[in-house]
Amino acid sequence: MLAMDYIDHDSAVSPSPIPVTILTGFLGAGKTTLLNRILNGDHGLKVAVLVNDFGAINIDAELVVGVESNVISLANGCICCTIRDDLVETVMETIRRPEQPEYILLEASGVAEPSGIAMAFNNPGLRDRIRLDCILCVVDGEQVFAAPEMMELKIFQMACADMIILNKVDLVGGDQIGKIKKWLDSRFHRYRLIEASHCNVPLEVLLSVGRLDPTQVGSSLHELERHDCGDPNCDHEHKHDHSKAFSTWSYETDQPLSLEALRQAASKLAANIYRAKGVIYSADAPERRAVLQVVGRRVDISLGDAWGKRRPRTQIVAIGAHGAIDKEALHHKLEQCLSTP
Ligand SMILES: Nc1nc2c(ncn2[C@@H]2O[C@H](COP(=O)(O)OP(=O)(O)OP(=O)(O)O)[C@@H](O)[C@H]2O)c(=O)[nH]1
Repeated sequence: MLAMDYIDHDSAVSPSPIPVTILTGFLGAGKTTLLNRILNGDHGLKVAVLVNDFGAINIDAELVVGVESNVISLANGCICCTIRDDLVETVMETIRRPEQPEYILLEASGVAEPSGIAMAFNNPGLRDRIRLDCILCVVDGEQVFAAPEMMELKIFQMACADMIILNKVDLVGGDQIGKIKKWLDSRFHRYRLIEASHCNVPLEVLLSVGRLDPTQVGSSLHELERHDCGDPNCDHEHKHDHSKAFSTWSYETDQPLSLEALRQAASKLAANIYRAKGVIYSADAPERRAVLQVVGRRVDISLGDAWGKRRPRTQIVAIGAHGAIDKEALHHKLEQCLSTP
């Protein structure tokens, strides 16, 4: 599913290729946080935003704030593999619009490989119309070494990046930051890194960072691809179908939930559920949207804006290792969070 939002700024049709920035990074690293920071920043650009979520419900589209929403839905899937053609088509539609954007921001799902996305932009119909400006990879300073079975994907995301944003430094000490930098030094010959909390990075640093050639992304991965990633089904060009590597599960209800019961349930999720997030209709504050965020073992529930004209409704997605989500057990767990009058 892709979502598109526009910031209302003066429109000016530009004949030059439109710069595209790709936000990548593993599940829960802080991509939507960064997206919101850019969107609400003072840059005066007319920005089109494409959001790809991996689950059946696009929670990220719900969590993009402060801009008028104009949502375009695409098939549920991962833009670097299963719905790459849909991505190309959506970008084409976007740049053909009379209100042409001056900048395109693409938030990839946390399981996507940016090289696959960059290759999509090498499409003959797009090559002259857009310019891949930079790939920003958000890394969760607290969770980077968690889920070691996902390390290959995390490394690929970092390897493609023009800049790494080492995020959530507020949650870790200097020792962990030093350990991460040492680990990066041992893997990458050259990389640009900026430390941040809540992706608080100056806009001038984020926009127009570089000027990437999509064809170069593949070659920058050449060294990495020579290493065996350990996946027996891997063709070593990393053209996985991510729907075969990850499972998603979603839950929806119109009945209000108890936030405390939800917090308890979320804190006991199985270790192979890497990420869960959702908007919650709660009995505690029925007039406002609550937002559930689970990254690894960290659970956060916060109250958001009023439902307004939207129908109060809980929508939750979870993403985990392929075949490892016990869907019935999860459903049962959440049903137990329903508030009883
Ligand atoms: N403490 C702390 N929390 C953060 C920071 N950055 C983001 N978060 C929180 O981490 C959670 C996940 O952030 P998101 O921005 O949704 O992460 P994401 O990468 O978009 O997640 P997916 O799209 O699901 O892959 C949210 O609860 C954020 O508020 C940070 O620097 N410090």
